[in-house]
Amino acid sequence: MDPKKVSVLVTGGAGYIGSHAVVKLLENGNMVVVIDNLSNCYKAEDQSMPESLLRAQEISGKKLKFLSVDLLNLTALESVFKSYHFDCVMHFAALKAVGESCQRPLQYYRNNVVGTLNLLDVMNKSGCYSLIYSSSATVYGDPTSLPLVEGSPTGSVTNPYGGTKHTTEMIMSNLCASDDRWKIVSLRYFNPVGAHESGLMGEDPNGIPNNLMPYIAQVAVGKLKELSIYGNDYNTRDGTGVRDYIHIQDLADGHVKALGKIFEKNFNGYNVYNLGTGQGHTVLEMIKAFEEASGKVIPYKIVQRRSGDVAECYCNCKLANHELQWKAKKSLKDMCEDMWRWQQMNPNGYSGIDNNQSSFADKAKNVYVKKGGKIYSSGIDSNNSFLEE
Ligand SMILES: NC(=O)c1ccc[n+]([C@@H]2O[C@H](COP(=O)([O-])OP(=O)(O)OC[C@H]3O[C@@H](n4cnc5c(N)ncnc54)[C@H](O)[C@@H]3O)[C@@H](O)[C@H]2O)c1
Ligand SMILES: CC(=O)N[C@H]1[C@@H](OP(=O)(O)OP(=O)(O)OC[C@H]2O[C@@H](n3ccc(=O)[nH]c3=O)[C@H](O)[C@@H]2O)O[C@H](CO)[C@H](O)[C@@H]1O
Repeated sequence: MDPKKVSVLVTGGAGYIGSHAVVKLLENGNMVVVIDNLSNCYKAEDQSMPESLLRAQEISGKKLKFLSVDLLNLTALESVFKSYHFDCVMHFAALKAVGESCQRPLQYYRNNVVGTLNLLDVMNKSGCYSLIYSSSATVYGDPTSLPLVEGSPTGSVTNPYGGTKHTTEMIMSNLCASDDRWKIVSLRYFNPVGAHESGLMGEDPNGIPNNLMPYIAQVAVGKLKELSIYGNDYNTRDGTGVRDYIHIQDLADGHVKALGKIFEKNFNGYNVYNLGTGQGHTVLEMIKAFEEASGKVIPYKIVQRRSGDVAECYCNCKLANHELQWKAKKSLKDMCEDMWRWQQMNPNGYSGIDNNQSSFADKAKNVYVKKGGKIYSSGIDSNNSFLEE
């Protein structure tokens, strides 16, 4: 089957990673249906779909179908599969905040594990056996050796969120072993950052960000006062935590490559790939890179280690390089510049358009569309004015 012709159900497609993958799928020519329960994305009351997806349509010039469905609602999920035929599912929907998962483990296991079980059940009943899954470097727990390869030990996770990702991986692996019609790719993402280069799409965390890069971006734009660095006494080159940051656009490309792989004739069973750059960067290095990209100073203070954090985490992604013909192409500079463009144009995320606080986003939209999808200069100048040629 031609991977460009397959119809794809995208769960959680209104979120950060899913929405960027949706753009790539639409650009690839795929028919896309998105389901999302709107628990972590913005939708204006008078709009037919979340703002991220409206922008995905504008960027790609293609249409998608959106349905407000919760994976925990089995009846609603069944009716989606009765209404549409899917060749493949990309499963992004999950709760993902590590700290919150320690406070609400049952909610995390129910949403991420029961939600996935429901999805697999309904797929089974409707005869759709191909799935691309959003897994995480978190399944490796505290690494015993680096870089992490797909065969490195998993399961000694450091938090319940990691437990949900490891459990769902096990379920999928067991399922593939039980029935050879199933074809599943688990993509273990390292640390996705950055934004679509148009400045129209990016990460829009609810409330105060948990993750490093959105936090830094909000300090740079003046929404937050200073960054707290969680520990500078790790056994790393400058004492701060090391992670493998990967540009969201490279990550989204990895999904299109995985789709191609899953529809190869000889593909079968459960397959896992690390998606990262293979390079680790410390927190202090990330601050410096963002300062260079934005021209802003990021004030910070050192505080205690965050519980559940590991010192270092980066991967060997040669398996994805060889088997998916995929390689991360974008640099740390690209990650920071794209993220800064998104943050400046959308200081209040996707909801800014509601209260007129983000006229940049509307302008950017017009320019981007008018220019046929070409990136428009660097977006914003030092006076916070939109750059027009
Ligand atoms: N962002 C990261 O750092 C990271 C790293 C590794 C893996 N992942 C995984 O990638 C996936 C996507 O992450 P993201 O960063 O885009 O998160 P996100 O919160 O931006 O997107 C997830 C989307 O799923 C939806 N959702 C959640 N539970 C749902 C349910 N029960 N039914 C329907 N929709 C539901 C949310 O409303 C949201 O729009 C998740 O599975 C996450 O665990 C993320
Ligand atoms: C190793 C690991 O499990 N990684 C997972 C974890 O990301 P991480 O916990 O690795 O991502 P993060 O962005 O929260 O933290 C990155 C680095 O920045 C540090 N930091 C972060 C925020 C801050 O305000 N100050 C600060 O110093 C943190 O201690 C770490 O060293 O969760 C993500 C989802 O959310 C993904 O699932 C990742 O795969």
